[in-house]
Amino acid sequence: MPPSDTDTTPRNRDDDVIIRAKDVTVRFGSKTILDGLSLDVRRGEILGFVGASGTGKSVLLRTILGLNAKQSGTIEVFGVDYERADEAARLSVEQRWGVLFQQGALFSSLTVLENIQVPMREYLDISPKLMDELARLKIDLVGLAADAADKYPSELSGGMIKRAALARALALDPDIVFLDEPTSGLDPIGAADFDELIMTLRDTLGLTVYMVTHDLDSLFQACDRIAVLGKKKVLVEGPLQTMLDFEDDWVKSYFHGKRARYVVPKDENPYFSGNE
Ligand SMILES: Nc1ncnc2c1ncn2[C@@H]1O[C@H](COP(=O)(O)OP(=O)(O)OP(=O)(O)O)[C@@H](O)[C@H]1O
Repeated sequence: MPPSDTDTTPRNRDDDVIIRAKDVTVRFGSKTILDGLSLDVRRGEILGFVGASGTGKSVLLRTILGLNAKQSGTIEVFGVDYERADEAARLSVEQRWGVLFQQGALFSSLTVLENIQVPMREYLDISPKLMDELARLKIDLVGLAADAADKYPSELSGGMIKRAALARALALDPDIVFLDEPTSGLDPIGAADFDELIMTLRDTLGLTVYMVTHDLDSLFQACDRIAVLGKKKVLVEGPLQTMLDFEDDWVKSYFHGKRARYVVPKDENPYFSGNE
């Protein structure tokens, strides 16, 4: 679909594409999870990736990160086919992405500062003093108070843990971060604050964000584009309006359903009775 005048996301030129998945098929035994899936992620966008539970969102994320094998298809990240790349090319790709997994975000025996330094120790050859300074900058970047540096995860609230985990994902100044349900477990205000933070990072750092989410507020407020996983492939991708217009039972019930009633414009939501 050609970009419309109201589409403010980057144009789909090849050099704007950070991740290109083509015809990806992933099977576990006889069970096919992804079947010929294709998806582009563009530089500087927040892409929301949705789909019913158990459809393969995490499998795709893990496949992009090289943690799951695929049976066919290609995935290029920064133009590199990670699966086929040599060690040096892989290392350079790994330094350009950051990941915030849904579970096990932080090491409980390390302070926030030490957690953020884990990827630095693995990939950078810099002095402890510089590492401390860089980690404190990340703490500030994600909106945590300076004294969070010496706290352990058990001393932090859920929202602070997400921010600390994001700080760790940003440790190497990546071009893209992968977030697996970043607002799950947060109260609505904490979730909205986190969305704000992501948008600020996109705007100030030019960060690209790939966000697996079930959070309708995030999809409506923070995402530049949305991709829906269904029938083992990307069923539809595009800005919010494309989702609202798309003819498919699951997509319709998701984006126009009762839970969407507060975020979909009233005249586009059948659940508004007119008295609300
Ligand atoms: N390593 C694996 N071996 C076998 N089956 C797997 C493996 N990883 C995932 N699966 C299966 O793949 C399917 C998709 O799982 P996945 O975790 O990607 O779903 P999801 O869309 O992320 O779900 P949710 O929204 O609930 O997190 C599930 O049926 C799951 O059991």
